[in-house]
Amino acid sequence: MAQRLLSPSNRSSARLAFLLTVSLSCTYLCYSILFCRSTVMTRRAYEGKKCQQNQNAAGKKLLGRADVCASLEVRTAAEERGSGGQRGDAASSGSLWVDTKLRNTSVAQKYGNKKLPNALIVGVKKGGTRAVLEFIRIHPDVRALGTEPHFFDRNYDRGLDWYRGLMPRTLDSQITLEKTPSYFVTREAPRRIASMSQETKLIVVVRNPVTRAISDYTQTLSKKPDIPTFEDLAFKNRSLGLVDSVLERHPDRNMHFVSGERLITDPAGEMGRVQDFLGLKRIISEKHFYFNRTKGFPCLKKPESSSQPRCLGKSKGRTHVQIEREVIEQLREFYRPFNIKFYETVGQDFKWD
Ligand SMILES: Nc1ncnc2c1ncn2[C@@H]1O[C@H](COP(=O)(O)OS(=O)(=O)O)[C@@H](OP(=O)(O)O)[C@H]1O
Repeated sequence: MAQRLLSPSNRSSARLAFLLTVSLSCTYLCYSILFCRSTVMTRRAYEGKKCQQNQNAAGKKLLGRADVCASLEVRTAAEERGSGGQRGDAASSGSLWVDTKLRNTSVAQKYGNKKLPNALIVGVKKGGTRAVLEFIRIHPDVRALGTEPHFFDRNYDRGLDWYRGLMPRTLDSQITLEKTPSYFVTREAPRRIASMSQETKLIVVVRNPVTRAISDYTQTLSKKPDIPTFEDLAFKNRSLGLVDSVLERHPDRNMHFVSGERLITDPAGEMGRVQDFLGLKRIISEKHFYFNRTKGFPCLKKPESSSQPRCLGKSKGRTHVQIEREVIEQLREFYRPFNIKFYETVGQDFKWD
């Protein structure tokens, strides 16, 4: 009816307008299909978004996607570290390594598995074991148990499943670590550790035995004020701890000695060697430490659990009880032959004399 009312020239104009509208619509549709998805949302971002959505989905569905999401996150973290390296160790600067650590930790907590530890800090008591644990756990590829599980000494009867259950969730690309200094003085520990795995890497933080003994005595005295005098207790240790028997069972390369003294004067240097030993990329460096004058020790600019600088607790770096000079001299003489034997055994001079 409308067509009949239009003049022939108007009718051809209307047809032209209709054709133009259709062709414009088709062009827009094709453009959207071809380009829109790749420009508005890159594949990575798209996958990431899908992961986020799936995290909210029901448990079973989420398990099915877990490996994809986890590997996506780890790949992204690794890429960031890689590109940081090109920018001159920028991986460890600013917020990048903190972001990577936080991301890896949260991904590990969601998608990781509980694994038996790949590495143990086995001693020595008062050597600086807590410092090594707190320093190494800021590495994005390390997951560490904060408390001491005492598995190879007090809790061995509970079995490996119990031990595994204590561990933090860890991704395949990360290593699991725990510290219990008393393993070093537990006769059965080397055999038990070797029977779990010959591959377990052992870290021993060593310290001048005279200072270590005074530190140990200071701590014990703070808990039990009526213990015998230092002199009565100090001259009883006649062994190299478990170094001999551990070395018998563990290949040399699976044991690393950290100098407790250098850990204080050059934490980045000592931690560099720890990272090498654990097969980790050197990420922890000078940039992660500052010297806290009040504490009198190096502290972390950004520890694992926080973005605020933090020093170790009050029980680390305590003022030692006063021991008579003469007793200290006697103790130095007492330890001298053991020190020499120790240097020979491990092939390193810790310069305690
Ligand atoms: N950065 C930093 N901050 C604080 N303290 C540090 C640090 N690095 C090493 N140390 C030394 O660590 C000593 C405590 O050793 P451990 O952690 O092995 O003690 S424990 O066996 O777990 O109780 C502790 O011994 P004391 O000084 O005798 O308290 C410290 O000397």
